[in-house]
Amino acid sequence: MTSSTNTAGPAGTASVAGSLRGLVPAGQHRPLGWYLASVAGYAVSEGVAFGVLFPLLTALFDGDTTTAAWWLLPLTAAAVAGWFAHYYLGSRALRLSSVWRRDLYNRLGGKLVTLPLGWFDGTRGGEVPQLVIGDVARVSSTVFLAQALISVVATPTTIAVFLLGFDWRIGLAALIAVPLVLVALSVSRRLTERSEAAENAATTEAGSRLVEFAGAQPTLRATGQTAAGRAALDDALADQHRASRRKIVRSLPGEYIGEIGLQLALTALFLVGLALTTQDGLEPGRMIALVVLGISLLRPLDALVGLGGILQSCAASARRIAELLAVEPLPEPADGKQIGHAGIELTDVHFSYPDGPEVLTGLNLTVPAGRTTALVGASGGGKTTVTKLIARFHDVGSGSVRVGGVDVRDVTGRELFGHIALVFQDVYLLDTTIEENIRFGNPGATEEQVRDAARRAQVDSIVARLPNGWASHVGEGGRLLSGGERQRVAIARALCKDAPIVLLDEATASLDTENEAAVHDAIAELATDRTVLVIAHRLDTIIRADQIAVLDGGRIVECGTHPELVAQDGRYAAFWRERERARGWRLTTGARTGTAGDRG
Ligand SMILES: Nc1ncnc2c1ncn2[C@@H]1O[C@H](COP(=O)(O)OP(=O)(O)OP(=O)(O)O)[C@@H](O)[C@H]1O
Repeated sequence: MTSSTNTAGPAGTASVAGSLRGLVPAGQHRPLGWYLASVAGYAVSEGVAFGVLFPLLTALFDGDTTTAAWWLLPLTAAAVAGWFAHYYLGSRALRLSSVWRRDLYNRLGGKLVTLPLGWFDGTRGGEVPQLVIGDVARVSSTVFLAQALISVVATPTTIAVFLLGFDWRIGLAALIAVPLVLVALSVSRRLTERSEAAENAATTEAGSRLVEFAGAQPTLRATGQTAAGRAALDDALADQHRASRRKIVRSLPGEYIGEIGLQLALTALFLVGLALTTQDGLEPGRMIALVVLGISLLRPLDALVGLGGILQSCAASARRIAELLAVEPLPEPADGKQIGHAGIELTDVHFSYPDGPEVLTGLNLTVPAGRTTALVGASGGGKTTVTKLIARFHDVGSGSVRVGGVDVRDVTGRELFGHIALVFQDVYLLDTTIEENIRFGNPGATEEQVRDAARRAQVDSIVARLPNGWASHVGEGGRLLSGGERQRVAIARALCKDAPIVLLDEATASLDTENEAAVHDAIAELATDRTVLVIAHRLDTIIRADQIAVLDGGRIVECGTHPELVAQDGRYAAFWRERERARGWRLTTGARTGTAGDRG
């Protein structure tokens, strides 16, 4: 949490209010304004009730019980009205906050479907859960926070007006104490927060180490390194223990400074009252009643400082949400062109990720319609980037990507995705049945079509082993299936969609023999009569491709069939010899273990 002193200034408060105001749902400004005005009215009335306390207490000290009883009437009425107002404002706040939360969910949901798909790459996609869970909750809860803030400002202000009216000298003393108490409380909070922040960081670190230690168990046990693996966890736990002790020791002065500041101010107030009583003839009863009012004025300041810090973190959440809502979608033509055929052409494509080096440096590639093109090259060379540019996750820096003879910037997303099926390695399956996951490729598909796609992608054998067959759920992201099985479901989804172009990133994870053969057959099925651009990792897939394109240094440096490229004796031939050597080794191993494979 940011230091509360940041929020103390009017400029800080204005920027916080600005960040939040921009996110108020359309049509809710007026109800919110009314609500805030009602809260302010309620807070002022509470201050007035405190003001009424003065004549009541004075009458009591004077022994005038009849007058005191009369003053008790408005006070009781105010208390009863206060209960109703409290209930009313609480239910208004609940309603406003839930409308706000729903609106933010809708806006974020609407935004997520228009964001360039490239936005979800890398770390920014990981921000979504925090935005949706934490930030939306914080922003919508500012309705309650505003109620608390207005109360701790408006009630003491009203009391101050009464206090000045009753006795300007004590009123002035209380007002002079306000900034001093605020400074003491801010210093106190800053000191406490610093040690709290250090302890939080140490606790988070210890938590991550523990999670890491749990996740690394298979590796640690397989290598007999359990004790060594614990060292980092033990260090983190020791750090956390030290940080906790330090927090206790260091936060004490902070806590005392605030409390002492407040106590000093109250004592000073009392002394001023005492001096006025002894030297200026102020009646003791009046003096005590005035000091009680002074205490009611100064006490809420502690809450004010605390709320400032919370408000700051709400503003940070509001800024994160506003930033996401401000991300521009990739421009789409109002009247998009139609994709003519299933061929793909990339011409002189230059591309770099934001703030990164150039990944593609003038790439030219033609993927003929109805054929399979295998894209090979070193890891990190840009193969996935090529497929993502074809599917327009990002726009090229310069050059062009044409699908079916049309620049992808000149077609609508609907038209483009109507022609393309994606089968990436990090297949994400929805936590529903396999059948529904396949149907996702083509919501209008009949049961017959879904089952046919499943059979062709060898998914029926997965279904056969699941306890509930077709009705089995696959878990969040498909975690109840293996990597190979997930890819088979994704291939079935692509078959069900029946798009003429398939962009496929072959699984690199180790597959068992059955999965390996099944994925292979599924890919072969997918390639029938379709344009397939496959980021190929298996030698089988590479050799069988109609064309192999070798990506190196951000360009296609060789392109041809397997025999042509081997004959060229260039990069591909070297790559091939290397793979053959590896395959020879693996075959030997496989012969021993009975798990021969040809994966690269
Ligand atoms: N979203 C991103 N933001 C920034 N840099 C990225 C992003 N995605 C990829 N890169 C970088 O772009 C380069 C090309 O990555 P790409 O994934 O296209 O390579 P690749 O050939 O498919 O690699 P691999 O075979 O290992 O999957 C790499 O240096 C990578 O770190």
